[in-house]
Amino acid sequence: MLELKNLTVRYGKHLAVDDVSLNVGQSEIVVVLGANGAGKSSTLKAVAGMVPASAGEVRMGGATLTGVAAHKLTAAGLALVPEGRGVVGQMTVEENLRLGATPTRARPAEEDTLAQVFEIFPKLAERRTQLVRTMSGGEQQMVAVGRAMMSKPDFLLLDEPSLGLAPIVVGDLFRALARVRETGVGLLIVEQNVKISLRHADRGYLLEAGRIIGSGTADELMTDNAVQNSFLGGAA
Ligand SMILES: Nc1ncnc2c1ncn2[C@@H]1O[C@H](COP(=O)(O)OP(=O)(O)OP(=O)(O)O)[C@@H](O)[C@H]1O
Repeated sequence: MLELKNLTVRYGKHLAVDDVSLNVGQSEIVVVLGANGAGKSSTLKAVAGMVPASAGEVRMGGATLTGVAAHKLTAAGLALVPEGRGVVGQMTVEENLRLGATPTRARPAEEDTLAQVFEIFPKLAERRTQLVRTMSGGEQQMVAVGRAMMSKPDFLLLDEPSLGLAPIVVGDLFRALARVRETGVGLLIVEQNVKISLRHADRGYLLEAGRIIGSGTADELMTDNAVQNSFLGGAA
């Protein structure tokens, strides 16, 4: 279980994440929905050790992660797919994927994990020798997810994976994320794309001005008034 307990992030006087508590189980896709500036990225960055939490706690498998450096978190089993993907354009698909296998826990299994990534993303297997900068946005996002998988995470954090992608590509990506879930990984995804993420998530939370204002199963949220009003223009 990945747990955020009363997590708070401040930038100077600005309260970006306000007392957020949520959890993600193994083999579960949990989505945090929120508009621009709601605090989604700040929440993920605090979990990933990229911004300090000013209060609260992050726990994984019962151990406290708060205050642990970002690279140590990867070694502990937490991987982040950042907004903008962070792939290396002048390297091939396979080289990018292998970059993810740096934690000690990942190295002995590198070949098996690579085979698993190619099974989840068959397109990447076809294009293993292609330079990543020549690929589409959706394909690059798949490389970024695959690279995070190479670290053999227990939990995967994804910052707006659908951003800038065509709807059909977003569908492919979320179907692949559902296959990642089948491997036992828990996924925490922050998204503005409500419809597609709720279609594939198990549960979700609504974030507004840094606070959780609602939560439920994906089915419950799909028909929730706050979701309808805030994100879907009131059309049920
Ligand atoms: N480094 C920073 N310094 C100061 N304020 C920041 C910083 N990063 C974010 N903020 C502010 O904190 C709030 C939450 O930002 P955050 O990026 O977490 O939101 P978000 O929901 O991810 O939005 P977006 O979809 O635009 O990335 C916003 O008001 C933003 O302007």
